[in-house]
Amino acid sequence: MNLFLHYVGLPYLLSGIGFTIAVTLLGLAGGLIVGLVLASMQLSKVGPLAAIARGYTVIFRGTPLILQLVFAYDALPHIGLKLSAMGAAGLALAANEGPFIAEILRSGVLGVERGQVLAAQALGMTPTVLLRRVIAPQAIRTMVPALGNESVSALKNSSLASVIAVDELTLRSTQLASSTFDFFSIFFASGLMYLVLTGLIAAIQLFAETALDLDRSPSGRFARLLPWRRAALAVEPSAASATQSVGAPLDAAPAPVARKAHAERASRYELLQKQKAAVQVKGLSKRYGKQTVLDGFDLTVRFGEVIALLGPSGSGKSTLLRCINHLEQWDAGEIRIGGKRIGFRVDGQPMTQGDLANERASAGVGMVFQHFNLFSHLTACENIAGPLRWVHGMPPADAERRARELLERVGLSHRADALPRHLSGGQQQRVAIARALAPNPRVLLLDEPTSALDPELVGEVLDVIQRLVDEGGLTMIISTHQLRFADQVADRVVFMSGGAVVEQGPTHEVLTQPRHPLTARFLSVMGADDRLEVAS
Ligand SMILES: Nc1ncnc2c1ncn2[C@@H]1O[C@H](COP(=O)(O)OP(=O)(O)OP(=O)(O)O)[C@@H](O)[C@H]1O
Repeated sequence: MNLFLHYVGLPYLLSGIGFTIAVTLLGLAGGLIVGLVLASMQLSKVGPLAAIARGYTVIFRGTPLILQLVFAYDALPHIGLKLSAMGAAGLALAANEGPFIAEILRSGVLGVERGQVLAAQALGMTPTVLLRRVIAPQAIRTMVPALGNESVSALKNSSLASVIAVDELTLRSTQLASSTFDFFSIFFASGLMYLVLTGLIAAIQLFAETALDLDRSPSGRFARLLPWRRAALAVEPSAASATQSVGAPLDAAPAPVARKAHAERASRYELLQKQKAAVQVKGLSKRYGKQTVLDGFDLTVRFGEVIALLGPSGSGKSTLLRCINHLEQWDAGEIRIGGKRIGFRVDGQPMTQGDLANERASAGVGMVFQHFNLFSHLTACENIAGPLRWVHGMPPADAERRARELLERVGLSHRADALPRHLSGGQQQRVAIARALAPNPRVLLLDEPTSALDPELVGEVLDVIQRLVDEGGLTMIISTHQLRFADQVADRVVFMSGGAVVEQGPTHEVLTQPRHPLTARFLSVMGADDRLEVAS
């Protein structure tokens, strides 16, 4: 025991720890750089880059570290690269750690829901903003345990540097043991030192996990250093609501909106047809592999018009809406928003992703998704205020005021600081609607906004949409299976089948007296007769 305590405090061994830490840090820092490069190459859509990264991964993950160390120390001098033992150890460890860290980074990035990426793009985020504000914060949180694990593994692997004479803890223990023959006490002491070091890594990991835990209060100095954390809110809710007149909360008093008389709606329909075109889709064709999803699709939507897009599952409704917002490339045809061809430069060439994002932000098209696609690391308020700041450059206090104003409009001011996972589906969709409305879009695309909801939650979302329709002024294209709702809110029904418009016309007329057999069959399957008041 005395000998063990003697070795634990022996400066010769203790200073070996310094070399162990130095090799580990070199390996991890270098590995992080190599990993970032490899992960970016694999995530890029450039085939040769991904193939090179995969080749590197196969080689460096598939050969023992000890061989890589010997190679770095003994073989590189033959090509004129002479490194110190420490340099060679750091290089070999970095080269070896790189592929493992790349896989951790890749799994973190790929783990972020695709829907959130789509929502961020629809909000006009550039790839850089998307990476910094949506992907990185969520990926980093999920990567911490795996990175902690990798750090422990790198620390233990650093002991192999002893084979190229790096004066680290294992080499010193071996040297000491071969001169004293007191193997047990020395290796027990050095084992304890490794345990303390790995324990330290575990403590750092625990601290990072706690600091990034979204369910904890965002207060504290460390939290403030993280730009992606839920920010402590700058303006008190009462102050915000006191300074703004926001109209009646939507679900505080869900007054039923009276259905307009059919005659009145018919004259509104006529009037709308004289308005300028808000959205023009001409000859749009879109294929996924061999499947043609949109087949020469034509549609003109007038300013202020509300369109209900109906059609059987798989008829291409969601694809059409994604194309209108240029979230999807198409094969032929043209889409214009407010007369402007979005996504193409003046010379007709497609824009870069960054330019396209900026154009999306300025085109005034908002989008609401079937699965809400809220950013899961941000509160309801931040989901709305964040994009206003990052995309539209709105000052934080104004963005937050606007977010709270919109949350009040959708009846959710009391849930402003809740994370999406603490909200019901209906509440999440109402936040998503508020988020889409925040930059004051002229056109709002709603992709089956209620189909992912439990039946008892559908009403609250439809109420919000109906209120928006009643307020007027917004051009809306709503893909929906809710026939009664479509009948109440839409000026025109567009019935799609096989990627083309089969029938369109004034809503009540199409829903109650369909002319095309496909429309009639669809309406019959959907139980339209039971749900709608038959035209007199
Ligand atoms: N990313 C994709 N890759 C391959 N096929 C796709 C993709 N997205 C959609 N599709 C296919 O395109 C067709 C149309 O899909 P879309 O989601 O647009 O239809 P939809 O009318 O909105 O259906 P639903 O009412 O069920 O949502 C479907 O057959 C679907 O499988």
